[in-house]
Amino acid sequence: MTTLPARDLKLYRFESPKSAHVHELPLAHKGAWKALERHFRDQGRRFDLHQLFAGHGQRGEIFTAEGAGVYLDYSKNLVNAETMILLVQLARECALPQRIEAMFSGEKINNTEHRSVLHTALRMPPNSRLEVDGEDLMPQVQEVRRHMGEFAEQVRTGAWLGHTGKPIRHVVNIGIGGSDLGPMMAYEALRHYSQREIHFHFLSDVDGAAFAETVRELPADETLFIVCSKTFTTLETITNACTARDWLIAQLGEEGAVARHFAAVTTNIEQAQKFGIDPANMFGFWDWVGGRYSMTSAIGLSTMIAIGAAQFEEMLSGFHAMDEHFRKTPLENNLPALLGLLTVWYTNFFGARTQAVLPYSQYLKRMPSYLQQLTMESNGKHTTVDGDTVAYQTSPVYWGDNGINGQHSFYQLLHQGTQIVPCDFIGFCKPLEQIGNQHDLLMANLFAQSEALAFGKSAAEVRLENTPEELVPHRVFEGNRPSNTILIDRLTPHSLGALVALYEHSVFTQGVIWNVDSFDQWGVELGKALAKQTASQLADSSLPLRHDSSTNALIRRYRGCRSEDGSGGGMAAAS
Ligand SMILES: O=P(O)(O)OC[C@H]1O[C@H](O)[C@H](O)[C@@H](O)[C@@H]1O
Repeated sequence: MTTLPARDLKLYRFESPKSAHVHELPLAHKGAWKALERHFRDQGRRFDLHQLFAGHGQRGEIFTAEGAGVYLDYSKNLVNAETMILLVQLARECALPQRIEAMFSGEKINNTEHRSVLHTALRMPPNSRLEVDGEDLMPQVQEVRRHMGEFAEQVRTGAWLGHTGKPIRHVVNIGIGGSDLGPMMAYEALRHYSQREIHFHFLSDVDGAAFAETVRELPADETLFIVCSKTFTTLETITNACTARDWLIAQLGEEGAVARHFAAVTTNIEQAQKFGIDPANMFGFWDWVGGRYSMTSAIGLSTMIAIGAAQFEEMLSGFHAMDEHFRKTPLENNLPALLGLLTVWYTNFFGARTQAVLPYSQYLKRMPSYLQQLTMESNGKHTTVDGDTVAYQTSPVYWGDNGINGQHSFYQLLHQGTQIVPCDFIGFCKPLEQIGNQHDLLMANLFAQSEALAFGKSAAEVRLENTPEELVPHRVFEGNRPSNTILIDRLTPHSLGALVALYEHSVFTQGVIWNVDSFDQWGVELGKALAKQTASQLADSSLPLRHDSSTNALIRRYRGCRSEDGSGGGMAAAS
């Protein structure tokens, strides 16, 4: 990163934080924040990528960072050297380095749940130690990993036999949220490396159609269900698991079949045992692993069955490489910190409300859904860790899709719409499938899109193409639309791990700046509680309705429809 002359830095007064736990001052009162406000007002809001590039011949090489096999080009952002210095200074004033250390060393930084946040421990190499409260956590981590490896190997080699003596050909992961999105994304991403004789299915929705469609063609005696639930109380997962158990028993004619066809991954061993899962097929994890940060825990069992223990270890080593980069690299060159700070810059100064993630890889098609939970469940908060209402925007809406498909649908808005949408382009230099020049075509599109967004096409250029005058305004591209490009050698288990950890720590960086607890999710509770109450009212139409007039009318209408088709349980009369 380029440096700002020391004399310019004297214009700003910065405070050093005394504590790693709390913001000493509200965000808006911090020196770097105020400096950023001035900087935005005086320069930032008028930044022009044409001029920024013209003013610095090497910008495309200098505004870059590299680590853990990931190359980040952030030169096509609306920033100059001063912006980056101020953002990094803001991170220091918000105690980011201390907060990073607090997380890695197991301090209870998830303060609303009084928990440590140690998903990084799950990726530590064998033989490492991590003492928290006087206990080395690594032996238990290693033991679960060993058990997973043993089980996965048996299933992969066909040594694990189902109730009728047949090997497993279908694995159904039953889980939702973090117990679904991580394993599903990883399976899709690493399909190239997967055991093709086994087919993987992901069942999350409580809609009966999801279950019916999943099992429609499954041979029960060759199917393994992995029930993934951190709490083992999640309504959707437990409902689907019960339905799957009933289906299996009906298909195979014996309750004893459950032991050979069900495994569980949970922190709630007691509940899983009550459900009837054989303790030998249970894989534990710990309350210091958040659901959306759990794909490297036993929640990754389906991933391990798909790619094998050795490649799973490679994925962990990719995560670990990015963890180490985040922990040890100065913020100026620290990929997750830079990515997170750029999001803060657009969210809080340019007023961006969304952030697009655009992978140019068929294998990464589930990455945007995965990142939606990771980012928005972590930082979609309106209360600071101290319980105050925030006075600034927090997480933008993350969204996205396979980039090349997006070009033929929503990119119109990215190029000519009326709002700023910072984009992350993700691409790989080497293809996994070498078919003609298709990979070059794919990547040419990625490079072309970020260039077009940044530099656009002026009216003069449009006219040079003999465009009829009335069409000129329609064919102008304003440009000046910011993006990052994340370029990686090849999609491998290792690079996938590094990429996911990059986003995990970018989210952490944002949470530290916004001073929110990125590891709780109280915002999902109210809907769950209301649904429970409403479910009883749908099951028993004699129960009185005490909702608002809209909800009451909707429920009455629903009860009416259900009693008409005779399918409603207890739908005798609408109350
Ligand atoms: O793994 P489970 O305990 O079943 O939780 C599954 C998911 O549901 C919850 O409602 C949370 O919003 C998610 O963070 C969690 O990943």
